Amino acid sequence: MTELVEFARMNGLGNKILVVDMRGRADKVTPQAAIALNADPATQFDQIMAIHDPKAQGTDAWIDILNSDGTMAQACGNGTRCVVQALSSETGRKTFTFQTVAGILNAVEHEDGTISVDMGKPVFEWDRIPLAEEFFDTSRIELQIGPIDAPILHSPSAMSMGNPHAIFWVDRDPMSFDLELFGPLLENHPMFPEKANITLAQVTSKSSLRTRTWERGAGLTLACGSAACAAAVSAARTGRTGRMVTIDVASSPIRQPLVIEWRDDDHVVMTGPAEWEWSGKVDPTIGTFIRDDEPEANAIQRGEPEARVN
Ligand SMILES: N[C@@H](CCC[C@H](N)C(=O)O)C(=O)O
Repeated sequence: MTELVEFARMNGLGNKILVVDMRGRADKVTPQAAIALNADPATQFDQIMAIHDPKAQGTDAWIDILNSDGTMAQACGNGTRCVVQALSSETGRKTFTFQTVAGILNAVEHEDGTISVDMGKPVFEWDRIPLAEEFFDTSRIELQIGPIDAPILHSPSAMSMGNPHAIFWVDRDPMSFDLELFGPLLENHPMFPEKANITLAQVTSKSSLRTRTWERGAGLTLACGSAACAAAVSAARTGRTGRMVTIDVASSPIRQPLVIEWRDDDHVVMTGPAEWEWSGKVDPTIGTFIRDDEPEANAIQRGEPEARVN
């Protein structure tokens, strides 16, 4: 039986995150465990942030990111804030440097509890987003859905924030669109060979946007941090806003904006909250778990005799 590891159920502006502590061991959270955890309403999540021992000097941890369908993601802004809060509570430290498949991320927890993550530099080249077709200008690509002469969504801005994003500009509340219907079609559109996160963004002023996202590998989520960064950068890139914006994430139950700054050095810094909900222990191979605040009997009732702490 695999030894159980500590995990925390957290959220970043409502984005459902499981932070799993894989430090000190060589194995990984498996796609099978992710799918099993997502199937249980108590642990249903958008991303798992698996904290591993650091691989590079000067970094505090390597982080693997899994979507709820078991696939890997290269970036997760809301989840990164959750990792910072978890490690800050554990160590008392306020600044961290992480490594992911997409590169190095620096992060800091502020006095007021909000957390800033330097999400790195945006990528605009069509073959690095990646797109299936060559576009000289990816700030407005040819893609539409709906009737050919009256498209419902069209001409998105495409970019990578480590992970692929398409931002569709809308002139009314993103909540009024049927994103459950269009999201999967666009996520899996042949234009995106590695699929894409699909965001609807409404410009509400020269310094604010309202967004809603269909996430690659996770579907309709309450919030998506890398999408907020992509929307902010795309808005500035196309002259819709300045380089510092607040993002009202329309679908989030937490009415606190994300603040995104696309700095002059090209780095994108996202600031927002993270919230701990409960903790437990999980088998990273098959996904059985026990909450710290429940008797072991409950886990066994769920049919999880393996849910024993070694
Ligand atoms: N919720 C995340 C983004 C998660 C990754 C995405 N689904 C992908 O596959 O790229 C965030 O807060 O950035």
